[in-house]
Amino acid sequence: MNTPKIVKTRAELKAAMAAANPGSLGFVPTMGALHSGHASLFKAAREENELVVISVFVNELQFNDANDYAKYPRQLDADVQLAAAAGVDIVFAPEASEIYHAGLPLVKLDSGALGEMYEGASRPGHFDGMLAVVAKLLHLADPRRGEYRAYFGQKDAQQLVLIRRMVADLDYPVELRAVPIVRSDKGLALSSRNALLSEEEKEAALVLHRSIQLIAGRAARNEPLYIEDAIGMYQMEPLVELDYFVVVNPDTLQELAFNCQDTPFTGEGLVLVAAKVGNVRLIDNQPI
Ligand SMILES: Nc1ncnc2c1ncn2[C@@H]1O[C@H](COP(=O)(O)OP(=O)(O)OP(=O)(O)O)[C@@H](O)[C@H]1O
Ligand SMILES: CC(C)(CO)[C@@H](O)C(=O)[O-]
Ligand code: BAL
Repeated sequence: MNTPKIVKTRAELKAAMAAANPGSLGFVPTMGALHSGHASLFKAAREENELVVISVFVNELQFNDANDYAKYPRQLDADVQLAAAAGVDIVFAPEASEIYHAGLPLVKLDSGALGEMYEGASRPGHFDGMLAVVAKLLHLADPRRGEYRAYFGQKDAQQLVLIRRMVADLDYPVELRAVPIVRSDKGLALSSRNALLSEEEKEAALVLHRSIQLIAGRAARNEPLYIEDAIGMYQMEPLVELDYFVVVNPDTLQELAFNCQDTPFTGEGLVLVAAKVGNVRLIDNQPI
């Protein structure tokens, strides 16, 4: 197993990149507390690139809830071990002062109407803060302007759509790769915040996947979706508070008319769900 180089500053990262001088770079930004979902991103990057760089940075700017930020799991030593096993070459683990070296950004990225829907409605400012750090990290990770790919999980579907728009709108010289959701044996989408759930809450959280599966099954059979049946499943789970359950266009995330109608499902869609389990907000989705 290789031992990744851990770099903490921009200068160290730049020097490590210059020393490696790779023909191709795969970059995976994360907030740490790594699990097998992250590992699948690292492995995808490993397969396609000479050098794999990841970042571990809990970006305060994308948290609208101070408690969520304070409680976010942090475990750099374990993260480095997981990164090593997945073949990562460089772990960039900066302090906030290293990222926001000139203070908090005065010039901001605006995630627009898309950033105010779904996750953005429940976490005001989240997507602007997320774009701010992804924009910076994409620059910092690759000072060379060579063959460059960045990897994101399909689990954060709205995030991925916004990053695609930013990369297209601002002409970032990077190819984006989307990696499918990795789940537990029982179907729970892996997430760093799952570590904050009790065993009972983890069982209750399985309703997210179950409810999506109900709708995905109907979609596969071209039946009417009757989304209210999926929403009804949440009433049986006192530990789970549903935020939204919608079927949307996978590219624009606009709600599809199938949501409340008797029409048989045809075409393509994306089921998006978010719910609070205890104090922990979870999201999940599935293309249909
Ligand atoms: N289960 C998963 N399958 C595939 N990709 C994932 C999974 N979990 C996270 N990712 C991806 O890993 C990258 C880093 O995510 P992040 O560090 O926020 O972890 P996370 O598990 O999503 O944590 P949380 O949802 O609690 O913030 C993102 O691109 C995210 O979509
Ligand atoms: C992309 C990201 C690393 C930016 O902080 C974060 O939003 C995440 O982990 O999904
Ligand atoms: N994985 C998305 C990052 C966040 O929840 O802030």
